[in-house]
Amino acid sequence: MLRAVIKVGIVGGTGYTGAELLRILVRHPHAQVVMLTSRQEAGRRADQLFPQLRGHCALAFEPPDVTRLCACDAVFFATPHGTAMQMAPALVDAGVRVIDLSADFRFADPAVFKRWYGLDHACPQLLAEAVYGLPEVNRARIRTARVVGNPGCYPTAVQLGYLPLLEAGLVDCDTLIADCKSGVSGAGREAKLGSMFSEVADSLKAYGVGGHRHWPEIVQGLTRMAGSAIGLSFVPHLVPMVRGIHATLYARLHRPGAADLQALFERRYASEPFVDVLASGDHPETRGVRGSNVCRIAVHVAPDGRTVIVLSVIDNLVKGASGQAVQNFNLMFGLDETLGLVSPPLSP
Ligand SMILES: NC(=O)C1=CN([C@@H]2O[C@H](COP(=O)(O)OP(=O)(O)OC[C@H]3O[C@@H](n4cnc5c(N)ncnc54)[C@H](OP(=O)(O)O)[C@@H]3O)[C@@H](O)[C@H]2O)C=CC1
Ligand SMILES: CC(=O)N[C@@H](CCC(=O)OP(=O)(O)O)C(=O)O
Repeated sequence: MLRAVIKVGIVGGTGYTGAELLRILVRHPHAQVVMLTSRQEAGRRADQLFPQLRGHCALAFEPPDVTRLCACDAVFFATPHGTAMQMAPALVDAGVRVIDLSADFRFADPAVFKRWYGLDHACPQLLAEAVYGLPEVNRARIRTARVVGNPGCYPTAVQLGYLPLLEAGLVDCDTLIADCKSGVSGAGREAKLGSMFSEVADSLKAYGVGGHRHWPEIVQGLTRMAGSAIGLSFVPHLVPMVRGIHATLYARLHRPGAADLQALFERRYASEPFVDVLASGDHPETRGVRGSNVCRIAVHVAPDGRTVIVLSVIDNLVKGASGQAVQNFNLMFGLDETLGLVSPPLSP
C-alpha cells in the first residue's frame, strides 16, 4: 500500500534509539512523525532536548496515550522490554502497524521470553503472529506483518555473519563461537554507573558471560537458519566507544577447502542493499559504518585451514536498532526498502 504521507508515532522519544529514529525519519520522504512520547519530558520540545534536531522537528513530547497513538498509521516502540506488549494489542486492533525495538516480540516461545526477561507475555496471541524483523531472512513475511519484533543489536551482527555458512550447511553447528564488542550507547541513555565515562574509558571488559539475554535470541535465529539444533558460545564485551558492534565469529568447516567462501558470501548478499561483503582478506571496522544502516562483513579462513572466521560490524543504533526498524517500516508499507537510509557513514 503506497501512501504519500504515513503518520508515525514514536513511543520512547528521549532514548538513544528514539532519537535515532527521529534523525532518520525527519528526512524520510513518506513518513511524518506526528507523535513523540516521553513521560519525564512531556511538554518539552524535542529540539530543546536534542539540539541536533533544531530546524528538523518542532514536535513536543507528550505522555504515551494509546488512544492518541491509534490515530497513527505506524508506531515504533523504542522503550524498555515490557512496554510494547502492553499497548500493541489496542494499536493492532485499530489497524496500526507496530514495530517494536525491544525484545517483546522477538521470541516465538513466550516461555523463553519469560525465562530471560522475567515477564509473563501480555499478549501471546499477538506474539504468535509477530514477525522477526531481520529483512535478509524474513523479507516476504515482514511486508505483510502487523507486528514486527526488531532484532537486538548483537543478534543482528551475529546472524548476518553466520547466515551464508549455516544456510549452505558448511560448518559444524555445535561449536559456534561469537566474540562480540559493543559501544556504550548499546546500554541506553538512562544514567547508570557502568555507563559513566570514568568507568568505561581506557578499558575493555567482558560481561554477561554466564548468560546474556541475546544468547537465546541468537540461538533461535541460527537454529532456523541451520534447520537443526546449534551450540553457541556468546561473549559480549563493552569497549570505550560510543557506537558500534564488532562480532568475530568462529565456525569449524565440515570439509576444509571444499567451498569458495568468499564467493558464497558475495552471492548470498549480492542483492541485499545493506550488507556489504568486503574483498577477501579485508578487515571491517566499526567507524566505517557509523551512522549508516550497513552491516559490513569479511570472511577469513584461519591458518589451520578448517576454522572460518567471519568479521561482522554494524552501528548498534542504526542497523542494530533504528535503521533496521525503518527498513522494516519501508517493507511493511510497500516502499523502497532503502528510503531514508541511504547516506555514507560518518568518518572519521
Ligand atoms: N541502545 C541500543 O543500541 C539498542 C537498544 N535496543 C532496544 O531498544 C529499546 C530502547 O533502547 P534505548 O533507546 O537504548 O533506551 P533508553 O533507555 O535510551 O530510552 C528508553 C525510552 O523509553 C521511554 N520509556 C521508559 N519506560 C517507559 C514506559 N514504561 N512506557 C513508555 N515509555 C517508556 C523513556 O522515556 P520516559 O521514561 O521519559 O517515558 C525513553 O524515551 C530497548 O528495548 C533496547 O533494549 C535494541 C537494539 C539496540
Ligand atoms: C553495551 C550494552 O549494554 N548493550 C546491551 C545490549 C543492547 C540492547 O539494547 O539490547 P536489545 O538489543 O536486546 O534491546 C546489553 O548488553 O544489554
